[in-house]
Amino acid sequence: MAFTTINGNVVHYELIGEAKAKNLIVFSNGLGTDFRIWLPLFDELGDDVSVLFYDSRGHGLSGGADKPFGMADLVSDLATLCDELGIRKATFCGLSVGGLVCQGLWQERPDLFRKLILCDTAPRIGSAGIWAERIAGIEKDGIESAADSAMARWFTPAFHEDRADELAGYRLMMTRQSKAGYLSTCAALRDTDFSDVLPTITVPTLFVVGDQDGSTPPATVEAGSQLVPDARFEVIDDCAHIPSVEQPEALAELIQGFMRKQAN
Ligand SMILES: O=C(O)CC1=CCC(=O)O1
Repeated sequence: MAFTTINGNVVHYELIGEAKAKNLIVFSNGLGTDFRIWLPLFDELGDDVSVLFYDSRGHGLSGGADKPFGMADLVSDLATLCDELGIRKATFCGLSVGGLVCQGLWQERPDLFRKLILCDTAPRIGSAGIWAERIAGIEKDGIESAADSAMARWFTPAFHEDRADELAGYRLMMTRQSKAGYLSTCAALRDTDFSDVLPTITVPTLFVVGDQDGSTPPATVEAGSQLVPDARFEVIDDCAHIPSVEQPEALAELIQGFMRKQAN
C-alpha cells in the first residue's frame, strides 16, 4: 500500500515486483471499483508477473473527487504515475472505463506500451443518453440507487446465488465510492469515443469479455477488437462484467498465454 501525489491529487497504488521488469502489467480499474478487483486475479497470476495496481482518480483511496475531471485527466494520471515510478514500458490491462484510460494512454504515450489487454471495454461505452440518465439519477438519489442494477450487470445470476458474501462486498465497494468521483467518471465515459484510436494500435492486443457481460456485451467488445489490427478476442464463460473477480483463473490463463506467446 503506497501513496504519491500526481497532478495535485493523492494516488493510492501498489507496485509488486520491478518497475523495469519485462513482464510488468499495469492494471486500471472500472467505474465504481478500486484496485481490489484485481486481487483475485493476482492470486492466480502468481510469480509470473510484476504488477502495478492503482486506484483511478476519485475512486478508492485516490483523491481528486473534489473537482470535476475528465478522460484527459485520467489518462494524464496514469502516464504521470508510470513516469514517477520509473516505468519505461509495460503491458497495460484496463477494465471497462479503465480500458478507455488505456486506449487514451496509447494515444498520448505509445512509447509506454509493450502489449495491451482490454477487458470488458470498447472504444465507446454506452451512449450520451444512458450516461446523462445515470448522472441525473445519482445526483438526485445517490450511488445506492444505482447499485442493484449495477450488480446485475457486473455479476451473473449464478454469482448472485452462490457467492452472496462477495456480492455484498462488491456492492459495498461501489456504494462507498465518492459520489463526485463516480459522477466525474460517468461524465468522462459520456464524452469519450476512441473509435479513431483503436486502428492506430500497433502492439499485441488481447480483448476479453464475459459471456454474460451486461455493461459491455460480447458483440460490443468483439466489434471493438475488429478495429485493432491483428487483435485477439476471447470470451470467458459463466462470467459477466468483472472477470478478474468472477472467473480469475480463466482470465489468468488467457493473460499468461498472451504474455508468453506474443513477445514484443
Ligand atoms: O455499467 C456499469 O456500471 C459498469 C461500468 C460501465 C463503465 C465502467 O467502467 O463500468
